[in-house]
Order: sequence, then C-alpha cells, then structure tokens
Amino acid sequence: MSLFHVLFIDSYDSFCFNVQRLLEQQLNGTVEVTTIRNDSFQTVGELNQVLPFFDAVVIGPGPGNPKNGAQDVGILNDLFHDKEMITVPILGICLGMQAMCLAQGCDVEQLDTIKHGQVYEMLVTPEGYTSRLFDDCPPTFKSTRYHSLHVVTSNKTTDVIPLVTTKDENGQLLMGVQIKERPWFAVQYHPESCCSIKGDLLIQNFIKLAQHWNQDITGRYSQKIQATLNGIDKLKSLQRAIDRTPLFNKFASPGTSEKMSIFTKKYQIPNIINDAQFTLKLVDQIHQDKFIFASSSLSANRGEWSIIALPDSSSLVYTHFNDLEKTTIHKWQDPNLKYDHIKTALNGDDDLATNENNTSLKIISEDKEGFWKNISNDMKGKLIDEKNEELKNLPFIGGLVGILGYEMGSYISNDKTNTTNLKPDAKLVFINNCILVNHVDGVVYLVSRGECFPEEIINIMENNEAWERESLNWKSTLPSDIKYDIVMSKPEKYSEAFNMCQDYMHKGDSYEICLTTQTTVTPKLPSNGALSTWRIFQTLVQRNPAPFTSYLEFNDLVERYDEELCLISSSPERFLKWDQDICELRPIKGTVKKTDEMNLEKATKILKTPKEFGENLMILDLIRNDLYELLPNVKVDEFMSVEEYKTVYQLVSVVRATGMSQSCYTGMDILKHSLPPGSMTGAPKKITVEMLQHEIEPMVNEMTCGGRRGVYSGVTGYWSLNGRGDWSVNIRCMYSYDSGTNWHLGAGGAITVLSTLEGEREEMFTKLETALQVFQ
Ligand SMILES: C=C(O[C@@H]1C=C(C(=O)O)C=C[C@H]1O)C(=O)O
Ligand SMILES: NC(=O)CC[C@H](N)C(=O)O
Repeated sequence: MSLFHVLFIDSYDSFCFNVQRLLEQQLNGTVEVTTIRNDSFQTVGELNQVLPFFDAVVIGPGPGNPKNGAQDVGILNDLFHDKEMITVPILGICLGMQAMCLAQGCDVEQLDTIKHGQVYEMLVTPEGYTSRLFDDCPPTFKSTRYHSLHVVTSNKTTDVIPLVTTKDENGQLLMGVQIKERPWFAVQYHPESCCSIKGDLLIQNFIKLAQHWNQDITGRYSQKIQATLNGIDKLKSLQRAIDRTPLFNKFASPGTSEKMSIFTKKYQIPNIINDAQFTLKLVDQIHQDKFIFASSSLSANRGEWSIIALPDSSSLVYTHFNDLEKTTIHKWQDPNLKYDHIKTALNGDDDLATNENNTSLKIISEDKEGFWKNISNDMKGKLIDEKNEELKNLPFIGGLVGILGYEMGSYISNDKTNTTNLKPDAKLVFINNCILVNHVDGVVYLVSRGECFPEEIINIMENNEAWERESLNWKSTLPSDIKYDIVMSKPEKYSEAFNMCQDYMHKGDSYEICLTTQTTVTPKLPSNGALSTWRIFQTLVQRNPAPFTSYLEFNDLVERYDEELCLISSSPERFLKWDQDICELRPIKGTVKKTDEMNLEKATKILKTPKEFGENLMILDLIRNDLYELLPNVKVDEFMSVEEYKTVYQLVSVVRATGMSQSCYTGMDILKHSLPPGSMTGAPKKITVEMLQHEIEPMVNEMTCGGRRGVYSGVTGYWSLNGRGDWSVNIRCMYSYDSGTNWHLGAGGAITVLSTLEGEREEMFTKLETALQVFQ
C-alpha cells in the first residue's frame, strides 16, 4: 500500500496535533504526516529541497496576522509567492487561508464581532461543489471558528474562488477558497475541532484532489520517486523539528531493577462507605509526617480514594530550583543535614557537591528538562510490572508524590540572573509506605514497599472502632485573636491587564487568556500565639470540601527551617490521571458563583451560553491537542457537564486517550508535554503563556517577581510504582515558601472576547474567596 506523505506546517498553534491526527486517520492509516513549524526553515529555498518528497502540504492555523510578515508567520508569506509551490497541492487552515489569500492580493481585516470557539453553519457554494473539495458534503454543515481576522476579496482578486461561506453579525464571510488553476485550497473554519463535522470528508477530498493533480495535471509523481531516495536524511532531520522523545525507554530492561516485595494489609470497614470524614478522622490520629491527598467531597471518578503517603528516613526528596538550574536530592530528615548545607551547596557551583558533611545531599546542575529526565530515570528501575490484579488496580502503592509548579511547564522561561531565588519549583518525595482509603467499597489498605510498615499506623487501624465512633471535632475557623495583612493586586492594574488581553485577542494573537492575580496573606500573631499549617488545613477542608484536597508540608529536614514549603489545597480540578493504558484529562472552564438566587438549573443556562461554551470548547480542543501530541486515540467522553461545588458551579469536560501501553510513552511523558494546564493558560498555549509571563501578569502581580506563578497553576499528585498517576490543578489553594509566615493565594479566570471587565473581576474574587475565606 503506498503512503500519502503530507508536510504539515504549524504556526505554534494549540490545535496542531488535532490537525495532524485528523490527517493520519484518513485512508486507513496510509497518510504519513511530518510536522514542522513555520520557522523550521529559514527560507523557502531550503523547504523546496524536501518538497518533492511530499504529496501535499497542509498549512495550519495559528496566532498572528500574515500582514505582519515573518515575525508572525515565518516563511508562510514567501511560500505562497514562490514559483516552485505553484504545482504543489496545498490545504490552508485558518491562518493558512489568510496567508494564501493575502498573497493573492486579498486584504486580511479584523472582524467586527470576533468568533473564538463558536460553532456556525457553513454554506457550500456552487463552486464549492465544482471544485470537488466538498464532494458528498451536505449544502450546510456545522464547524468551529477560531478567528479574529478574515479575508476580504475585491474585484482585483478574481483568482480567489469562494467555496464556502457563513453568515453572522459581521455579514457574509468567506470560509473557504480555491486559487484558480492551482491545487491550492483553504478553509477559514477548523475542520479538526471536536465540534466540527465533515472535517474527515474535507481531508479525504483534498487528498483525492492532490493525487489527481500530482498524477494527471502537474506530473509531480514522476519526480517524487527520485526525491524519496535522496531525501531520507533531510526528512529524518525534519522529524526532529518537534521533540517527542520519551523521558525514558520503558521497554528496555531496567538492568538494576530492585526486587521489592509489596506488603499489604486490608481492613473492611463498611460504615466508611461514602463517608468523606473517615479520612479526616484517620489523619487526625496520625502524628508522624504525612502527605494527604484526601477526598473531602465524594463524586464518581473523583474522590473515590484518599491517599496518605508516609515519608520515612530512606525516602529521597527531590527539589528543583528553576532559576538556579539546580536540583537537590537528599534523604527525608537526614540527621546530619542542615538547611545551611543546602544553601551553601546551592550557592556554590559544584556540579556534584562533595559530601563534606557526611550527609545524603547531592546537588545536580540541570535545567527543568534535566529534572524531568532524571526523576523518570530514577523511577524507571523501581516501576513494577504488577501481575497481582488487586495491587495493579490500587491508585498508589508507593512512588513519587509532590508538587510541580507552573514554571515546570513548557514555554516558560527562567531568570538566570535571579541567583538568590531559593523558592522550589518542584518538590517530590519518594514514598515507601502509604494508606489508601476506598470510599466506594469501604476498604482501607496499608501498603508498603518492603516489610516495615509503621507500627503506629497498624495500631491505629487495629483500634479503629474507638476513634471512628467519635465525631470530627475540628474547628472550622481560625483563632479569633489573629489578624491578617492581606495584599491583593491593584484594581486599576487588573483592568489595564484585562484591556491588554482584549487587544491581543482582537489582533488575532490569542483566542483565550487565563489572567491570574496573586494575593498574599500574612498572619499577625499575638505574642505567644501560633498558627499551625495543620489548623489551616482543618479549616479549609471544612469550609471548601473538594475532591482534590491536599496537605503537603515539606518538613524534610530534622531541624525546622524558615524556608519550608507547604501547600494546602481544595482543588475541584483534576489535571491528568493515568493507569497502565488510559489517561484522562478533566479541564474545567466556565464558572458561575453560587448564591441564594442561583440554582443548578439557572447556572446550567448561563454555562451553556456562547461565552462559556466557547471558553470551554477552546480548552477542550487544546487538551485534545496535548494528548494527540503523543497518543493517536483520543476521545471526548464527557462534553461540558455542569458540576456543583461548595461555592461555584463549573463547566467540565472529560477527554481520554487509550493505547498508552503499546506506545513508547508513560503518563509522565504526557504530564511533561501538557504542562502548564491549558485551563490555566488559554490558547494558543505558547504565545499566551509568553505574553502572560513577560507582559501581562508582571503588571498585575507586582509583588511576585517577573510574572512567576509558582505553585499556583501547577499540579499536585503522585506517580505510583504500578504505573498509575493522578495530578490535580493547584487552584483554590494556599501555599507558603516560608514555613507559614506568608501565604500565597492565586485566582483568575479565562478572558475571551465575550468577557466583561466586571464579570471577570467578580469571577476572580469568587475563586479567591474559596480559599481566602479561611482567614476571615
Ligand atoms: C484560574 C482559576 O481557575 C481556572 C479557571 C476557570 C474558569 O476560567 O472558568 C475554571 C477553573 C480553573 O481551570 C482559579 O481558580 O484561580
Ligand atoms: N485560528 C487561526 O488560525 C487564527 C488566525 C488569525 N490569527 C486570526 O485570529 O484570525
């Protein structure tokens, strides 16, 4: 079977892999796609050398305006002016169509009413049918639009033949074209969106047309064979334009794999079924260090399990400092290690700190890429190909737990000049012992790698009748004699930032921008007063029960030190969960505040309006893209359901990818490639994250340096030794880098062209309030 080779030129869009997979899914998998960026080649001349290898070129969507030239669209404009291209079959999508038409003398103008994530009826023109691009297509079909700009024809642009149009407040708009006497076709809508129909038919028709032109009209196929023979090396180098190398080779034998027996003990406790308080009563009994991933609000597929991870003296602590490009590794509460040793070592420039103080401390100079690789390699030898069904199905049997901050994600640059920044960007601890609570079956498991599960916990469980009968006596307010200094972002700065977001979206640089603010709370204690992190946790859990309630206090040194990291979270949002074969993302986009007047029915109406629909759809398509980058089988399993939480209603979608076990990737690869979470960035991710970091957020959040978000907007969770993982988005949370002296709370929301300043500000305050209420 001969393959159909497509060169796909992406413009750093967040829908690029959706397009790639849509192409690959046609003709029974015989379409082979090589994806490059619009600046992978410096000149069209270079591109021409590989062109004969390809049957067709697809030019994808993306931010920017082709009228701005190469800085926005790389070589796209030159490509459409190049003689060699005249015979090459091309399909342009959105930005691709705008560049194609601009080169034909059309204008590209801003729409009066912009459409981002909106579904419209496309109308095929008579020329649409004669062109054969819309063979077998009904006269009207629904498709998603993501554009601020549109193509305007004139009586001088007669070579541009309209194939599809649509109508809206802007009037009649051009939605698809062919360039006269050329195999060049384009659409303004997005055939790859999950809300577009007939996208597959469009691609099939384009491929047929391309084959026909190559064979019968231009004779390109006779040149192609020769190019295949000497183009192989060039092609291989093209395929590396986007790095999709796995973090580690999961099929290679681990070599030094440790053989570990897993100890489990099981307690069936029927009356804990559906009782979220059980976990809280249990953790109340445990006085040793613990990381808690509790479900304080139970719902299907979220909150079935609570996990209590117990670090011990052999647990390794991995801390990454992004600005310093260094990682420290040491044992949990190493008796010889002092915080001063760590500080001194971080300030020095030794690659591997010599172990002068007889401690377990190791310092590694590495950037975040190195960190991702090294922790994965450390886990590699420890992962267990578990045959025992029960152990295989437990969510966690030991492994890494912790926090990956926003700055660990892609497209965010570090600040190497900030040599004094000792705030960790990632902190993970290797766990040998844990307690799992299954809230559905009413079972508690004690799991240990090895045989030494802490006696203290076994005793607590053996005597569970005593403490379990008691009701939870946690206070739901903090001591009344504590005052708080609360510093928030300035309102005028927020509105400036909001307007800046609108400008970018109107220019076509972004379709949705998640603008966030940071608030700092400093407790003012009375003399002899104290406010423990545990007390704050107790309060938040009760004030805002959530499926992803976490408590992570990193008292990883024997001596308490002033720069301890602590996170207390009541997040509603799962970012990514995976098992051996399937991974699931659960983006939340769309928020309505709960009030006495607001009920589920009313909230559902609001959440189904174009504003919220578009906001969710954009992120849904972006999340599909994140999964499609590495895995070919992706499905939207839940489309915009309304979920009720303590203080808000939220619009949630669920996307799953299957077939991970046969791929070369693990869930950790998916996690690395899809951070930061799309629901916290907006789309397209790359340009939006860059604008947020460098221009928009430094203005709003003056007290945090350089657009840093830190723990907020990152993820918290675990990677289990049985190949599972689950990470929630760090929102509706508070965290401290200095042992509770100051607490940071982030809050924000996605801004689209349909947003209003007042609406967004109120939404941001509603979200801030879910955690801030603890201090009030
Ligand atoms: C940015 C926050 O929340 C995110 C933004 C949402 C929205 O824009 O509707 C909803 C959930 C989160 O993904 C936050 O809570 O601070
Ligand atoms: N999705 C796109 O390709 C958008 C193209 C262009 N940046 C616009 O906003 O119109």
